[in-house]
Order: sequence, then C-alpha cells, then structure tokens
Amino acid sequence: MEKQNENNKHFMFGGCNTVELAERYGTPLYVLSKEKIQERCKEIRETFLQKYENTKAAYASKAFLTMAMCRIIESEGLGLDVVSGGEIYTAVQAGFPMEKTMFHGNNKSFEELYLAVEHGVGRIIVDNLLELEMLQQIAKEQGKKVDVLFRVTPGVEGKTHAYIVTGQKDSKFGIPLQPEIIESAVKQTMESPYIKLKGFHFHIGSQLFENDSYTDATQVLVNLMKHLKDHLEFITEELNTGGGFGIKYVDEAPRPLGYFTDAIMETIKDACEKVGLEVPTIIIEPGRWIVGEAGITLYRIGTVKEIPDVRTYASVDGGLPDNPRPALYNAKYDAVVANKIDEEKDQIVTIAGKCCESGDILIWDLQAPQIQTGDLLAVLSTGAYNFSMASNYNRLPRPAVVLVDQGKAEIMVQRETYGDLLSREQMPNSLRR
Ligand SMILES: Cc1ncc(COP(=O)(O)O)c(C=O)c1O
Ligand SMILES: N[C@@H](CCCC[NH3+])C(=O)O
Repeated sequence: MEKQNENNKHFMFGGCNTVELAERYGTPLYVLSKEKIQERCKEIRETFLQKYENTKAAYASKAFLTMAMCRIIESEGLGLDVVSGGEIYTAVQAGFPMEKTMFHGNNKSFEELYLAVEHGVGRIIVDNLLELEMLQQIAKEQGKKVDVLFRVTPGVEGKTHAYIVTGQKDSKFGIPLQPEIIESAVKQTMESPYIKLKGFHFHIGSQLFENDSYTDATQVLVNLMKHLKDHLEFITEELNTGGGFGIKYVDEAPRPLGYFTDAIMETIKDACEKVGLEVPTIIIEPGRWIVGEAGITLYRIGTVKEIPDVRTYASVDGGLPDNPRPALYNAKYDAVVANKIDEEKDQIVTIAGKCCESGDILIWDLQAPQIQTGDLLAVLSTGAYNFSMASNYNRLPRPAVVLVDQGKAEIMVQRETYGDLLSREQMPNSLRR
C-alpha cells in the first residue's frame, strides 16, 4: 500500500488524499493513477518488446478509453486496439497515430469499416467473410490497399467466467478453423489487389491466470500457418495472440506478464523451427492488465441498515450503473474505508448500490472498520470495464474521472449533469403542451 498521509487515517492513491479528492470532485468518483498505468506499460516494454525481436503491443481500449488515455498510451509507445466507430473516433480526435491502431469486432458495419479505412487504421482484424467483402469494396472505392489479419477461433477453452471466454469453437467470434473455410478466405485475399493478409489473430478470453491456453492456441496457429504454406504458399507475417492476462481484484495471485509472453515466445519459436517456418511478428493486446489495478472508485456511504442476526448493509451513492461487473459476472471486489484506514476491521458489512435491483450489491461480506453514514469507501481495481461499461440506469449521472499523478489531480471526464441526461431528448409534436 502507498505511503499514507501524515495522520495515517486517509487512504492515499497516486499521491493524493482520497478524502480530499471526494470533497473536491464529489462522489461517486473514478480515480485513475497515471503512474500505475505507466508501470504496466514499462513492464510490457522490458519483458516483451525489448526482450524479443519482432514484437508489438497494443492496449485494448474497450477496458477504458478517453482521449487522455489515448495520449498516455501513445507516449508509452504502445498501439491501440479499437472495436467500434466510437473508439476509432476517440483515437482520431486524440490525434493518436492511426497506423498503430487495430480494429476488431464480430459485426463491424460498413460505415465503421469505411471510417477505419479512411483514417488509415493500421490493421483490420477481419472476423468473417461478409466483412472481407465490404472491405474489398471500401478499399477499391478509396483507392487503398488494406492490411488485415484474420481472427480465428483456435478451439481452445480459457478457464474463466463463461461470459468472457471467446477462443472456443462454439463462439460468435472469428473464422472457424475448418480447412475449406479458412483456405477459401485466404485465397480471396491472395487474389485481391485491395487486401493484404498479414496473418492471424486469436483471443482466448479475459481474466486468465494460466498460460496453457495461450500456448495450445499458438501451437494450433502454427499448424495453420504450416498448412497454408504447404497448400497455398501463403506466408504468415504476423500473429496476434490477444489479451486476457488476469489481475488482482481480491485475493487472486496474478502472474507477471513474462509468465504468459515467455511461454508464447518459446512455443512459437520451437513450433516454427520444427516445421521450418519463419517466426512471425508476435502481437499482444492486454486491456484489463494495463488499467484495471490503476483505478479505484470513491463512494459516499449513505444508509447503514443492520438486520439483527442477519447482516448489515451499507449503501453507497453509486453501484450497478458505474460498475455492472458484480451483477454481470458475479465479479468480486475489495474495498477500504478511505477515511478510516488506521481503524481495526472488526465488522462484516455488505456494500449495496443504490439501484432498484436486489442484485445491485457491489461487495458481499466486506471485512471493514465500523462503518457510518458519511464515510468514504474506496473500491479497488475498478480501472477496467467500469467506466467503459457504465450506464445511466435509474437515471444516475455517470461519475467524473480524475487522473492522479504524484499528488496532482486533474479532471479527465466531467461528471454528467441532470441536463446531460435530457440533452438528446426531444418532445414529439403530438405530446407538446
Ligand atoms: C480481441 C480482444 N483483444 C483484447 C481484449 C482484452 O482483454 P483483456 O482486457 O482481458 O486483456 C479483448 C477482450 O476480452 C478482446 O476481445
Ligand atoms: N467486459 C468484461 C470482459 C470482456 C472483455 C472484452 N472481450 C469484463 O468486465 O470482465
């Protein structure tokens, strides 16, 4: 834990006193530590990019994206993985070097693909044949040749929540690895003046702690590369092995990045050598691993309801709309009472959100000091898939996002207002008074 403030009562994050942050910016409040993001990017550079030749890394921006985040990622030298027109637009507006972006998604629209080609997105990760068709038309129209990878489903199951596995055969993502399907798709690109197929992509799933699914999938891909070389003389130049590296939410023991990347690199080198293939450029694209532990959410405690012999509920001023993960994946979180970090944790309390949903419980049975109305709760590891998955359910305005760095705090995203909630509404003429 970070060095605490002088009276040791308040939780410090990014060198800032969280009690002061809550007073200054209000609650709920997302707080993001620049330093923690930078530490992860440094680890990627040192244990992967600099250790191995012909490697690249991109940040999976679906985990958390704002224009400021694009700037941080750009200055750390990483690329950006985007999955929608909205994410492309954000990167363009932030002035992100678009040749370092890669565009994913299982159902990209014509408009989104058009936007991607227009702005020179570096790689389009083609997920299906309809997309390939649209892309040929768009590239022809814009007079460009587009670099693509094919996303394939290697038939490997990641050990994680069923809603966040993606690499298995029965998946909505990717081109199935049946020889006739994949061969015909590769042939189409080899004959096309508008498409350059650089290689392949797979993504097994998210919040993974074992490297065997990565190495199994890598081996499957080398078999594919060999097959395509033998049958079509197609040379694979790039292989993107996705993201998914697990982080600590409560008591998980996360692996260092090298545990995954060393295994991937060893497997690819050995497997390629065995069948006489050149090792392709290897790309990784973690999201959660870069930003998850770099974020916290501050909430003010409201009602404390004690049900004798049952449990105590402490309700916060946010919940499911700013963090849908507990309701969606049964995700577990840890938290500290930010204004009482010196106090003994002698109470078990359940942290409830304020939505009209019994399932809106952020944390069951948190070990905490005696909690009272007005206390400040800091929920940890909320940097990934909280802000980016937030909603306005129950018409709660989305919280502000503050970037903290060595004791300084700056607003990254303003808190929504009630006015914002109505800003796109229009009264139909038939209902006007
Ligand atoms: C294609 C792709 N790449 C990267 C990621 C990032 O995953 P994570 O945030 O678990 O690293 C995802 C999400 O699971 C994904 O679908
Ligand atoms: N949104 C999910 C993970 C999906 C990752 C994107 N494919 C989560 O919060 O865990």
